[in-house]
Amino acid sequence: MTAKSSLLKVILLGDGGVGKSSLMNRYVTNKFDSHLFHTIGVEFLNKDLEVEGRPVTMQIWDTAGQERFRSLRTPFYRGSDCCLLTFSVDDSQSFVNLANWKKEFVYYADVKDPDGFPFVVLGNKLDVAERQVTAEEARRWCRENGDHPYYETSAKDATNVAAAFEEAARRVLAVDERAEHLMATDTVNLHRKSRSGATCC
Ligand SMILES: Nc1nc2c(ncn2[C@@H]2O[C@H](COP(=O)(O)OP(=O)(O)OP(=O)(O)O)[C@@H](O)[C@H]2O)c(=O)[nH]1
Repeated sequence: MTAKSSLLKVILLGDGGVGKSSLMNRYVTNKFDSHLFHTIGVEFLNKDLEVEGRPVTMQIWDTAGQERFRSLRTPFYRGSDCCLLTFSVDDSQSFVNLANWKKEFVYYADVKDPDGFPFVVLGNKLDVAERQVTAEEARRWCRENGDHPYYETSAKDATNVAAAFEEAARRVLAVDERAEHLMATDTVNLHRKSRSGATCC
């Protein structure tokens, strides 16, 4: 008998043109197109993978980064298990805007505990010669804004793309396990209280 696959919803956010669609296409189809059109609204693709021996279906949602499409993308944030905050290492404004993307996600996804939510940060276009954001600056931002994992990727030459998505899946499963552990602990505590009668009447 095969184990049931968990469905994880992972959403890509970031400025228009940073490479969100290219990252999704590289990961799911292993292809790169240098003439992609801007996304309008949202699109998604599924990818089956295994995380620490568990079968997982990752539903990857690619959103439109351009401001004019805000109202078309935000209704799709709810229910996300992980958010990939994406910028391009050759575009400092896209890095500065990470804070706004995080805020927009937390608001529209109605995240109750932003500190416990799994965000992963991706600095894409690692292959370009002229960087505007250093790895150190990006790591510092991640450290100071919730200790998010940071991956430098290139959708063009496939550097670190699978590693970044796999980290997203691992983070989601780790949060699930913590929640299951807390539920189990609560059950034990309640049981103990009622048996001792310490909290009764
Ligand atoms: N050199 C380089 N170019 C890339 C990379 N990833 C994407 N691009 C190019 O950057 C441009 C924008 O890529 P998209 O994937 O459409 O960007 P997006 O973030 O989905 O853009 P929106 O749909 O407007 O939000 C395209 O011309 C891609 O070919 C990369 O890793 N390296």
